[in-house]
Amino acid sequence: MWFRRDLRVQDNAALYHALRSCREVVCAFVFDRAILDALPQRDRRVEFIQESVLQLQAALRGMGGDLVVRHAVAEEEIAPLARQLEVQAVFANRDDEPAALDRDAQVLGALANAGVSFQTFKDHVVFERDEVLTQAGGVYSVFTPYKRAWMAKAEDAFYLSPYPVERYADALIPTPAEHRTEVPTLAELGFEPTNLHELGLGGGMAGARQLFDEFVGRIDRYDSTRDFPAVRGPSYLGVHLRFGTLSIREAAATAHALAGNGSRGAATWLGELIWRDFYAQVMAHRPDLAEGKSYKPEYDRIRWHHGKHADQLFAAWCEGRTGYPLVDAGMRQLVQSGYMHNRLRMVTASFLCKDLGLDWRRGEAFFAEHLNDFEFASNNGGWQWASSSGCDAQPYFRIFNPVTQSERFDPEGKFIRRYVPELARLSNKMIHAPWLAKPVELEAAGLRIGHDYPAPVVDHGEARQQTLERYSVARETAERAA
Ligand SMILES: Cc1cc2nc3c(=O)[nH]c(=O)nc-3n(C[C@H](O)[C@H](O)[C@H](O)COP(=O)(O)OP(=O)(O)OC[C@H]3O[C@@H](n4cnc5c(N)ncnc54)[C@H](O)[C@@H]3O)c2cc1C
Repeated sequence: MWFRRDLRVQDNAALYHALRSCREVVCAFVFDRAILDALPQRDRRVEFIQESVLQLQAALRGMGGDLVVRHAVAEEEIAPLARQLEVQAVFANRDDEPAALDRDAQVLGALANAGVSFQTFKDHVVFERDEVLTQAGGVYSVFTPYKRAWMAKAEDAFYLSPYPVERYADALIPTPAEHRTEVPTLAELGFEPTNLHELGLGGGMAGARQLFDEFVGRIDRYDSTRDFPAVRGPSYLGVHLRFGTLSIREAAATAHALAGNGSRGAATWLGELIWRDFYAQVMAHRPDLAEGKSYKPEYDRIRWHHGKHADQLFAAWCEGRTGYPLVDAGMRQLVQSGYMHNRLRMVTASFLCKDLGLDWRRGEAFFAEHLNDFEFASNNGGWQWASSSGCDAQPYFRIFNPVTQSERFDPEGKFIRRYVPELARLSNKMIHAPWLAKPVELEAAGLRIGHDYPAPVVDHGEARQQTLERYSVARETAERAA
């Protein structure tokens, strides 16, 4: 059993199938150099994974098994390891991200040459690939009918039922002595500790359980609280779903049952989990998205800002110094914690492409580098939604106003004060647009615009006009070409 983005024993599809169909099962995990070597020395995700793998190994040992842990290029490691362990088959859960599919194709070939079969299973989503199609057999590109079809299919209790791994745990065997390994420390992996623990983000199955139980206690309020970044409304479970320390089936089954009992919060949360499946199936059918293509090709004609000034605007966005407090607070939250509230992901993404006129792919890459819960499909889907180039995206003429978003979703400026402390003494009214404050108010707040906090890098009204023109030109050119 080769663990990848499924770092748990409970309700693990591939582990269940391995245990059920094989007399003896050895487990393995590879810290993949092909991924890790490109990362900066401090990366919260690596620390999260290391902690999760430690827990996984302890759990498997507690069940009579073990976990062989290697630090190598997975593509080169799995087939030789399979040969050394003299196994007949390798079991793993599917990973449909394009880079992972390439890796698995290589592994499949190498295993086949060694006479070993490679068996993969769905585990990361509730419904994958072609499981939810339109009546005509097409791929859904609009969320609402997709969700309806998803819900109808989920009526079959099988899809949300857990895999009873424990029932077959007898097949787990300890690693043969010559292959027994301990989990490398962060330092041995070439990484340094981050602020993961200060943030209170516990890794592994234990971290997932604690967070999930805490969230279920407040899930009924999810629909009314989820949009306010200063409120503990969302689940913060994205990172656990990303690395499989929480089962998506368990999350969806819990929400499905509570929604069935009338919880509006649970119904809304289930809808978000369905968005995750939706984007995953979009990605599975459009691998070209991973090459940077727009979902709607006409949007690839947009002429984004380039050059020195554009680079300066991009740096201001990344560093949270655009002069728009809610945007800056969101960007600082991302860099300081690896998390960004969903509302702010939408606001900051919209600001990048529709206020700064910068290519959404720059923002997508920045998020990919910093988000603990980075998922290619959801990140790409979110960015293409914001830039209007995606499926079921925000219409191009809908442009978030960063000030009114701030007034609406952080009315008392609580979230802004947490991440942009230089504005803390401004009144609740002025904190959303400090450049409009009277000199006397600024003085009372101890604030000099352009000195303690930047003036807005762009004027929203002007930027809005330019964006409408930029998008119309691209659309017209595409229409003429058609
Ligand atoms: C520009 C942009 C980029 C994004 N990048 C990512 C990403 O890399 N990884 C990621 O998991 N989500 C991404 N999202 C979606 C969403 O913002 C996050 O899933 C959510 O904020 C994670 O926090 P949470 O776990 O507290 O979410 P909750 O609100 O508690 O939602 C529960 C779970 O549902 C799923 N989910 C929620 N909203 C969405 C959505 N719109 N699309 C897909 N899945 C969703 C996630 O798995 C999330 O953990 C992005 C959204 C935007 C607008």
